[in-house]
Amino acid sequence: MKVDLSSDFKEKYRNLMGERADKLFDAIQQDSQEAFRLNPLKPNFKNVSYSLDQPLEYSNIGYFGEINGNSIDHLSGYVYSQEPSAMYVTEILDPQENEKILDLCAAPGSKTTYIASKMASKGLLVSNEINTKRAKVLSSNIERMGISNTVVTNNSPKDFEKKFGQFFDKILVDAPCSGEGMFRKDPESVKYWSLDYVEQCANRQQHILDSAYKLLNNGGSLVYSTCTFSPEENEQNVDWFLKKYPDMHLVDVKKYSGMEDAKPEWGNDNPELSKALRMFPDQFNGEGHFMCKMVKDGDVEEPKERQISNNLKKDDLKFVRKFAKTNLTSLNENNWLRISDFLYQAASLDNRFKGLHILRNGLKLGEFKKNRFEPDIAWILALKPEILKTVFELDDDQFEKYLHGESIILKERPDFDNKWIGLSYQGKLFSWGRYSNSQIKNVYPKGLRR
Ligand SMILES: C[S@@+](CC[C@H](N)C(=O)[O-])C[C@H]1O[C@@H](n2cnc3c(N)ncnc32)[C@H](O)[C@@H]1O
Repeated sequence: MKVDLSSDFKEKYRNLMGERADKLFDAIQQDSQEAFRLNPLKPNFKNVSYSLDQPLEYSNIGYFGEINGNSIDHLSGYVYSQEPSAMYVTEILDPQENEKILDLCAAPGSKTTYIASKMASKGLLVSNEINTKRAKVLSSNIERMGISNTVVTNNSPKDFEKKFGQFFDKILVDAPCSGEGMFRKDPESVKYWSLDYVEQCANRQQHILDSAYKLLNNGGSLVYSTCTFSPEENEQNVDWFLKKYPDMHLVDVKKYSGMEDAKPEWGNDNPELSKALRMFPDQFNGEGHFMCKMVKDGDVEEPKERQISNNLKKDDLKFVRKFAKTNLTSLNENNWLRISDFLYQAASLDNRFKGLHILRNGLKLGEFKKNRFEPDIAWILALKPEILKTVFELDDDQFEKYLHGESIILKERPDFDNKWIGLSYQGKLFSWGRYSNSQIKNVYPKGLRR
């Protein structure tokens, strides 16, 4: 589909870039570049049906190629579709195990799920999204990828300021922007573009950056990124931020083939801006992006955790242990938290979260029903197969049927009567099944059925 660039857009970039602007406009008319990531949180994570022959230069889990959303690799969280430029944002954030990381604008979750996979389920990741509908998509992507150390919130960045203060070691602001770098991936988005819209976006980004500054611990780092070309939202905002907060400094980020220094001449001639990075699709094999990393002066002060109660009821432990005795080989009882009728293995029991709108706190283990406990899909997607007493491998026909919501009738009666069993296809766990009387009853959530 042809991208219908406006005359204002063309004039603006001809003034800024001279002859190169036409190369950029040509690149915007080409197909967008597809890529995907593997998920090291899964067992045998390289065992996927997609070709790994075209690795990205700057990510050891990123590859060129297109993902089918109905494939088992996608449904079981073994792969995540993400265009190549966006992957580098997480690489420069450089998440480490046991850090406290905040992703302030996280939906639909492509960078957050990458961050979580680098943290290897250790430490705390807070993935926030202001838009409720998008926050739900974020939460389901986190579930699919088997992530257990994330609190998903649906708040404005400002809501965090008083509760947390300087708390986080690393913050990502992947800001809402005018989206010029994504025009060819989403040609409809051109309709929203105007010179005024760019100004509005730049203004909103400054508010988000103000919050991020207040939430960043001394010695911490902040990555700011957009998927747009406009100087107002990129170099000029970073220059504004560095002047407002003199204890913040840009650091150099490594530039791989096709990546370019950002442009000081687009940001009040601040020479530091060349440390930031730009990707233009006429030079780089991916969509348009801007990104930079800034660090805060000062010595790290470790914030003290103030714990909330786990809200467990008298018989909760008994019901879950009973479930575990028949169906699991072991049970991790750490950090349990009851919210309403649901049991979570909490990513955080810190009372700073009180009053925030939390969609998910860590791993949703299941639900307390009358005198029993039923496990949740989130748990199976995060479980290692050896924790299950029974894993049943479906054949092609059974897999299709199960995805449609049908139960599976077995010809032979196996010896795993009356149990919650793990269902796998092509060796990948993707759902619970409830076995009884030679049938595997369908418990695949209705919203996931195909
Ligand atoms: C570029 S997208 C984030 C993409 C995401 N980081 C990813 O990799 O999947 C920006 C997000 O910011 C959210 N947003 C919009 N206005 C916002 C605001 N005032 N404060 C914080 N986030 C906002 C949007 O809803 C959107 O989901």
